[in-house]
Amino acid sequence: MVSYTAQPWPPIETDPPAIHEKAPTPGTKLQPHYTECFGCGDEQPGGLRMSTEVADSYVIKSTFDVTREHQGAPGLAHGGLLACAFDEALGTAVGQLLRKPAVTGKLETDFRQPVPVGSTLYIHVRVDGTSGRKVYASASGHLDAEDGPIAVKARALFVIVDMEHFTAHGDEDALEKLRDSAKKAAQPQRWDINP
Ligand SMILES: CCCCCCCC/C=C\CCCCCCCC(=O)SCCNC(=O)CCNC(=O)[C@H](O)C(C)(C)COP(=O)(O)OP(=O)(O)OC[C@H]1O[C@@H](n2cnc3c(N)ncnc32)[C@H](O)[C@@H]1OP(=O)(O)O
Repeated sequence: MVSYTAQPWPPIETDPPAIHEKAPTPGTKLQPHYTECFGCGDEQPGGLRMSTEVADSYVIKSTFDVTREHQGAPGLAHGGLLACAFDEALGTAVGQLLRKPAVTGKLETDFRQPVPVGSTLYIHVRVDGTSGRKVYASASGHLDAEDGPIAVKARALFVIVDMEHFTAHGDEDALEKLRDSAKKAAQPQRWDINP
């Protein structure tokens, strides 16, 4: 039988996350980490265009406005797109607070309430702990208000990678575009790449 409380979280013993000394401070509104990102980019037609800021105690707060383009059932958000929004918010929290490139290894979602078109999901993310290259983070999505009912919960494992992950598997032109925009950005992207 499937249970809401299948496992303790994090599932293994972890160290407290080491917030990087150059991590954006509480109150900072974050720029897209890459303009063509499907989750946060402002040059990605049809992207989710999520916006994110750092809150107190280094909780990351992202918002996702649900539109007709995001439907699964008539008038309701598609679960896969909601998972995408959580992947983005969780990954942003890990990348921005630890200042290390990381990729999603595992993402788990609990859909508790339907999310209607026209609503806004307020996603609060906490980085829970680390163990070597493994980073555990969790999130809750509140419907239509910061303290609205929780419609979706998610937990994820991210794995810290070196830059070769992107250079070996990614697109060199796109990486060059990312480097260019990072140079011009108001929030320069500095990554620690030796985990
Ligand atoms: C100029 C460039 C700048 C870039 C900067 C980026 C930072 C951006 C900052 C902020 C914004 C971010 C916003 C984005 C959000 C969206 C993120 C995504 O959607 S990422 C795309 C989807 N994910 C993938 O494509 C991963 C594909 N998988 C892999 O590449 C590999 O499997 C990888 C890296 C995850 C692990 O491979 P291995 O060979 O490096 O390492 P192994 O030894 O296999 O795993 C390490 C540890 O993790 C555990 N592990 C790995 N995957 C696991 C899993 N699925 N479940 C449980 N454990 C797992 C393993 O058991 C191992 O644990 P033990 O150290 O032995 O204790």
